[in-house]
Amino acid sequence: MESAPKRRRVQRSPSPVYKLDDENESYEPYVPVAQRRQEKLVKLSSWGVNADKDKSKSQQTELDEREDAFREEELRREKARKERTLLMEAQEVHLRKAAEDAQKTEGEKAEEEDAEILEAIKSRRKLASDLELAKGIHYTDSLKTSWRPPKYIRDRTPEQHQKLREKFHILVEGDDVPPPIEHFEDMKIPDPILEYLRSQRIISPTPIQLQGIPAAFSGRDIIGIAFTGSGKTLAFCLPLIMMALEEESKLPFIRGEGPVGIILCPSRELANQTYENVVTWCTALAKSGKYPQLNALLCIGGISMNEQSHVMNKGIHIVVATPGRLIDMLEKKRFTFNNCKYLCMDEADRMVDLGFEDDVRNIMSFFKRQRQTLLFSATMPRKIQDFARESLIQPVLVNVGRAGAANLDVLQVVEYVKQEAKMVYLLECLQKTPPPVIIFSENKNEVDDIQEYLLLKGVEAVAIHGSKSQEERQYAIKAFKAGGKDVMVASGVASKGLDFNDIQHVIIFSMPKEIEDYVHQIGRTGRSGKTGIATTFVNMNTPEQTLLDLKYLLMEAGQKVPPFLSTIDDPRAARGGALTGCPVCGGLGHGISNCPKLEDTQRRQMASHRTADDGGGY
Ligand SMILES: Nc1ncnc2c1ncn2[C@@H]1O[C@H](COP(=O)(O)OP(=O)(O)OP(=O)(O)O)[C@@H](O)[C@H]1O
Repeated sequence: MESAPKRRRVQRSPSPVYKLDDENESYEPYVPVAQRRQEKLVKLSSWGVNADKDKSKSQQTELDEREDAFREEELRREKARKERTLLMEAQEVHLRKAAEDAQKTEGEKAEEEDAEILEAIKSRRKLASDLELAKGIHYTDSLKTSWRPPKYIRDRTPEQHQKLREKFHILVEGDDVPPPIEHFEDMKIPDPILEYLRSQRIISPTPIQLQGIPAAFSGRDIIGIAFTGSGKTLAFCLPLIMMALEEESKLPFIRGEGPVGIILCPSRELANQTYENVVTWCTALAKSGKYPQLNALLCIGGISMNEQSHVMNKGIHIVVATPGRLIDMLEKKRFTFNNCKYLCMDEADRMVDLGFEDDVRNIMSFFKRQRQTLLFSATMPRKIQDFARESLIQPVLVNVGRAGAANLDVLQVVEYVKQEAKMVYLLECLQKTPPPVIIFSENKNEVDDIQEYLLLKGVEAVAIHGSKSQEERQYAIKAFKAGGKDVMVASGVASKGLDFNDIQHVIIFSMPKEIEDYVHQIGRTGRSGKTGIATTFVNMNTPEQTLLDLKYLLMEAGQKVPPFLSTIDDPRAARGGALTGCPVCGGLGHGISNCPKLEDTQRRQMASHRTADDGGGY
């Protein structure tokens, strides 16, 4: 607090004007009373204001302090209240969940657990190029094309379209799904191709074609699922041929230009077969004289690209490839994707399974513009569907039958054959039908052993598996396709998706662990509307889970279930709930928690991590 100023005594003198000396230093001039009073008042009042100010300041500080203390107390109480509510809430949630769980069936609980595992193993990265992801490029509209369905089809109501889909058991998902078209002629396919198809007894589109082709012609991204041998190849090749034809007609391609689109396959054999189809259809077009020649390039490992220099020296319209060789060619800039706008993956689920996911991303990063992306397969577990759907633009899902279901034109016979009796029984089995017959085994050594045994017994047999050279594989396929050999012994991987003429009988010597492989293997017969037989050997070495998958698959296809399979109990059956396919492999006999494919994948991943940790690798 400020101290009050000391009062000075005022000395008065009679005379107002004298010369000042030392004695008179304390002299103060006379100030009239009124003026003094006035000054005093002013002083007093100013002292008073300061005093008040000091007082109010101290009061304010006191108030502030009290308010702070109050606020602190409030905050403390609020925090305590919140903590209590959170705790109570957690307890309530826990109690509620326990009550709900008590009401849930075992099946529902298992379903929830499966969903949790599925979420945990979901691929975290979209199937898009790193460049697109890094730049945040996200297309919202599908690719525009000039193709339109004929007016009379456009004039149909959505109910009429739906009725047609129902007639052919086609399920679709997606916005504004283009209409299904029942006749090739209405799809505006060039006449020379139609004539060629007719010459091959391909008269009307199969279900996947009658919905898939209009959707692809409209520029839509597609997930196409249909059983083995149902004509998926034509469904994804024809749209690319039409696209290339349009581009070539606008401005002919010269050396260094193209491709317009690519078809990716998981194996060289499948790529080769698809390439041959594309070349045949393009040749039919050019031979008519009404359309230009479209050039296709086969880009697979194990062959010399120099052999195709005649194609490389022209513009390339279509590339059919396996991922490794394609990346190599792109990195070496043998061609670019600057004008590429169509990417189709055949056996798309296998591509991802076989560990091509990063390769596919790498390939996508070479695209410089928006593309139309199509994924096709006979088996497409939910995990892959979800993963793919995230990466496509306004996709249309076309599904003919359950994804992973067996082809109904195949008569499936499952026999219990002891391990040591298999070879002898095989000979007996071969008598069931005339050739050609395919025998599958999961093991390369076994493939060789079977071929050797058959050759010894005088059966004309060829063999293919991953350890054979490309020439050996190509020779075997050619000889078998041409009818020069009666039997082909094959490992699963080397023969997936291959389309051989009129296979009468498929014998599965060793049952694959994954039911999807079984579906693909029996699917080598019963193609394009013909019927065929598949005989499968099982015994005590076959895992029970696989047998259960097999049992449900037979039941789903309305096939005879042998007694040794029907007696296998499904632990989930007692829990109730619908039996949906395992989201990882599509098997009906197990959930995700005991999926053999997931176990295999995890084991492979762990092994590769270990190799990486060891500093190893290739
Ligand atoms: N509309 C059709 N009518 C009759 N046959 C057809 C039709 N479309 C294709 N095909 C024939 O059906 C056979 C199987 O076709 P494709 O190889 O395309 O089957 P897929 O569905 O790809 O089978 P997978 O899943 O086993 O690879 C081929 O020989 C093909 O020529």
